[in-house]
Amino acid sequence: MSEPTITRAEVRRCIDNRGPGLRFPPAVERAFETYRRRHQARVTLATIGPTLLIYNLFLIVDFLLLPQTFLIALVAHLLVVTPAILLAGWLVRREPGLILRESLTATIPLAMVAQILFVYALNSGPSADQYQFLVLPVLIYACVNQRLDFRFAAATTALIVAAYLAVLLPHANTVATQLVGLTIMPCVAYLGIAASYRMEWDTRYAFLRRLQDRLKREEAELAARHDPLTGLANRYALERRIESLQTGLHGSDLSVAALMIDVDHFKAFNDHHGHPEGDACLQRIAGALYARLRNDSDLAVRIGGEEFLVLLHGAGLADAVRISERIRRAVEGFGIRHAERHDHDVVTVSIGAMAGSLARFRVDQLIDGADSALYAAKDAGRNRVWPPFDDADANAPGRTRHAPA
Ligand SMILES: Nc1nc2c(ncn2[C@@H]2O[C@H](COP(=O)(O)OP(=O)(O)OP(=O)(O)O)[C@@H](O)[C@H]2O)c(=O)[nH]1
Repeated sequence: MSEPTITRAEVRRCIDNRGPGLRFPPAVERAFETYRRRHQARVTLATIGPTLLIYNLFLIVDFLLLPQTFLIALVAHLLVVTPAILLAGWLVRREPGLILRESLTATIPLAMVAQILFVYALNSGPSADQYQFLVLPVLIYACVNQRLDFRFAAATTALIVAAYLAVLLPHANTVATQLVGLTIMPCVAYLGIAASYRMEWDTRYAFLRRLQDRLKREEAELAARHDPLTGLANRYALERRIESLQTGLHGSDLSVAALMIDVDHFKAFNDHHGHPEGDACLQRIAGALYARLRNDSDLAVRIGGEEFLVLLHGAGLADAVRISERIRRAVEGFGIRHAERHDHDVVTVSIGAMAGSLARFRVDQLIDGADSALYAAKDAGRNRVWPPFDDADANAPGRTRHAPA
């Protein structure tokens, strides 16, 4: 399942408005659940060994207090409850959804309590009345160690208390035992639930803080890699991409195309129409470039000023020229008026293309080639792609071509 998209402002609001309530707004709650699903599986895995060890050490209590039912307790421990705990742990490890996961996790203390009350019900006398107190550590384990969702911790506690009282009250040997049970159990239940609530609140708060830090880091990274005016990648991102292509795919058959794009007579446009109009024009051109990217491997970069670069994976020269031509036509088709031009009355771009396999070229060579081709396009009269489509097509089988000097 993909992680839900959350903004930093949403998280900030959750932190600022944090009251005693536990639940977040739906999108943040889903993100929390995604985090908790993994976390809970880890907690269960980490605690299942010690849990089984401590629980089975309870057999010493059986042996000392209720030797007459020790064999029954042994069978219940080793053949019923232990396998049930292992099964629940194995299922939780598979990271099921909230309800199944929490129910399975809650099964562990519930199975233990069922075993303790079952053995208690088989016995009578003062030793049995001491034995039933084993339910108390199990209750604390359910509320504290298991890190159950608070609602499930509360429900599990209610079930344990109800089962405990249902067995204790008719079965206890003395009124004193009944009264002690009636007093201690609700107190321990309250302490357990309060601890569970506090821990869940803290866990959720820590989650919000971590999420906020992560979103901050991601935003900073995004800002470091993107040009703020057009939203395209910047030079820094380009250098990272060149590095990764050079190290990851160097020598491979992958053909990479570089398109160098420059706005024609942009100084005159700026001078006449003003900088804000110039900015808006650059944004529209950036949009046209972005629209031509086919997947995450392709990259559109604002190199600086009114110059852009597009890197296309798996494209030969014929593809590069075809795509360049589409970009050129799209920009011309915007019909952005350019009052200072004599040759054209709208904004146009010139594009130089170069393509080649990484077995023959380094990426910076392809970019240099596209740059040289751009100069050729400018020299040939602007508002054109270099090499011209026919030339590129003639070279298509080899899918590479050296740019003009
Ligand atoms: N509005 C705006 N203008 C910019 C930005 N960055 C650079 N420019 C302008 O882009 C213009 C580039 O002009 P030149 O490099 O002379 O090129 P040109 O006028 O397009 O001429 P040719 O490329 O030869 O067609 C300059 O006027 C810069 O001020 C920007 O972020 N916004």
